Amino acid sequence: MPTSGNINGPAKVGNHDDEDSSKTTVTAQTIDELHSLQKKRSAPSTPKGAQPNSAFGLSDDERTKQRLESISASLASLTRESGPKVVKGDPASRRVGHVPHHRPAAAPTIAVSDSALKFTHVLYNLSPAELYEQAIKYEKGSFITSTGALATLSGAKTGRCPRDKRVVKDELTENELWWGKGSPNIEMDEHSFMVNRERAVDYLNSLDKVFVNDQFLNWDPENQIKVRIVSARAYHSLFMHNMCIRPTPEELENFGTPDFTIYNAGLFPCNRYTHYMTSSTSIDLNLARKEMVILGTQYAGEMKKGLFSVMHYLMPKRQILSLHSGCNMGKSGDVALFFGLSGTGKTTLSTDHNRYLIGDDEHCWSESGVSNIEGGCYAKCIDLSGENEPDIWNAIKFGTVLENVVFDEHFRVVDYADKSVTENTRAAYPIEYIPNVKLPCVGPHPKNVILLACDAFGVLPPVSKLSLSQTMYHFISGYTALVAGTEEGIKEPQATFSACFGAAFIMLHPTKYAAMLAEKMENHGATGWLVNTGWSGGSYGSGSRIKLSYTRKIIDAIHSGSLLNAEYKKTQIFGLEIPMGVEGVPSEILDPENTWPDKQAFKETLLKLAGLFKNNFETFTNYQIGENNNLTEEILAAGPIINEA
Ligand SMILES: Nc1ncnc2c1ncn2[C@@H]1O[C@H](COP(=O)(O)OP(=O)(O)O)[C@@H](O)[C@H]1O
Ligand SMILES: C=C(OP(=O)(O)O)C(=O)O
Ligand SMILES: [Ca+2]
Ligand SMILES: [Mn+2]
Repeated sequence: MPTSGNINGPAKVGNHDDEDSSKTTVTAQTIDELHSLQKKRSAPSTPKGAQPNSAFGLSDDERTKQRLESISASLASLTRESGPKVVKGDPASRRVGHVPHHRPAAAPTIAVSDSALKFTHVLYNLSPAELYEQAIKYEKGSFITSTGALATLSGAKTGRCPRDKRVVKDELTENELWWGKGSPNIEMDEHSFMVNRERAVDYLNSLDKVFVNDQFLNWDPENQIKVRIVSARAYHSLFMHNMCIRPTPEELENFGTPDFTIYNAGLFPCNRYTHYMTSSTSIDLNLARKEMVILGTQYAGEMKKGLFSVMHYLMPKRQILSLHSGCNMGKSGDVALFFGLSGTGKTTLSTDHNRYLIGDDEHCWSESGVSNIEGGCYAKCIDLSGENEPDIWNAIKFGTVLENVVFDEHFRVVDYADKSVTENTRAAYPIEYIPNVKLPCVGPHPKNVILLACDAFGVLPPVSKLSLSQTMYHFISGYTALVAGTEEGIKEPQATFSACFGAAFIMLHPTKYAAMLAEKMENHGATGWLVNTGWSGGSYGSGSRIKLSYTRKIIDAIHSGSLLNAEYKKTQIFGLEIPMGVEGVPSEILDPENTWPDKQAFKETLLKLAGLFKNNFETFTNYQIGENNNLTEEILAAGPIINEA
């Protein structure tokens, strides 16, 4: 420990026992005074030049005033008085940033409700330490774990609620977005949105304090989006602090008006009498207003995935492909994308000690390459171990939000095997907690596109090399076995098809994204791979999950290029090219048929899965993918072929 640490400020504590006693006693006269010495004022956030005011000619006071006005406008009721009176700082602290409660210069002329008379305190872009204190003081179920993470509970909802997502259908979105069968966009009208918005805003304004985060999305500076998150819990604020890109103090000073705002009133339910509401939970997206409202769920993942939906709308408009994928880069600059539904391994496999992490979940692919949308990772932590996943394990430290985990009550050691609260336990940490992160989180065009499927049937090979049309077929199919927990109500793995490996988040028709992916892969010569991170030796229940160490070896061989030049054979029905050998992986598991004791059962299960693929793809047979029909026909032919014989 350095001895220079001097928490008492000017009241120096001596280093030597024989020192004069006047130097070892504090100069403070009272306990309050002593405590007031503990906290130094933060240094000015932006180094100022000779000019006391910035280039824009705003003083600090003016800037603070503008920011409060902007937040007040964000929180304004649209049916009554204008914005609430917002004040900076914690209502519990008399010292920090508490402006005097002066009377308004003129009495408001429009109808004033009691809510207009109270102040809403705004806790603006607090630091992780400040958010820890808020959470521990005021939010039941918040604790510091033995490694310094903030453990917290998300309440009754421990996963996303896709059935409760609503999107405003107006003249514009009616034609632009994907609606109807298979689409995640369940409609609501503008009026019902406003009813929910008002409910959320009123709830937030009824509180003594709200948290406001102003942050960025997308590491590509030309396509960055400014987001504001208004929430009621320190947990939500810290989660978004970790998950979005954190502005520098300088960027924060010049933040201005956000491009998109989330009102997270998740502690408060929606009103079931409101049109379009089918439960007490509602996650509502209004693209015209650039707003999202959350009622009746505190699961923090709704915020990050809600913003992802917004990016799935905004980016394709700029000819940029938004991707539900992890992404990393080798030492030689080779980039790989990892597509897959929840629980298939995007986070686990993109976090690779031998490669640079670009991001674990949400990316953009533009003319200039790939960029991460987020500033953090959101890892599943069920059965997490330091041996299997050292980088994620070590990222669970001070600043990290640990959702719904169980820990020892005295030592606060987390038991990652405990599913008492949920199977979907999670850790949200800033991306720089991973040691070999690529900062800024951007990279060149991908070389490998890896489609991850966690096949609970156990019939897909651990790895196959795909043609472009096969890649597109499997991308549009988006097959996996949904692993328990990330969505409400799923208790055991179950076959799922989710277009573009993220149907819950896409906003346009899947063929739009597919056509863009095909074009980009072709232009940049990327190779497609299908990797089964699921079962082997039988279906879920009789077989077992493919060892993570084997999957890692397979991924290593893809990255190194050695698998591209391996010897291959073609499987029946799915027509997949499977390698004869992969270094470090027992060859007999590469053909799943070998691992099944009952060959007849294997064949039947394979046919069953092929049938499910065919059924699912029927919806897409009427759509053209891309400019010419050749691609569409090739893709249709790239699926499983079931012979009647
Ligand atoms: N062979 C495997 N490949 C990848 N992940 C595996 C494998 N076996 C078990 N797992 C576990 O499956 C989970 C994958 O989850 P995660 O990487 O968070 O998925 P995603 O980011 O796609 O939602 C992790 O808990 C990981 O430890
Ligand atoms: C947060 C999520 O992401 P994933 O499970 O893909 O990591 C989710 O799907 O809710
Ligand atoms: Ca993940
Ligand atoms: Mn994800």
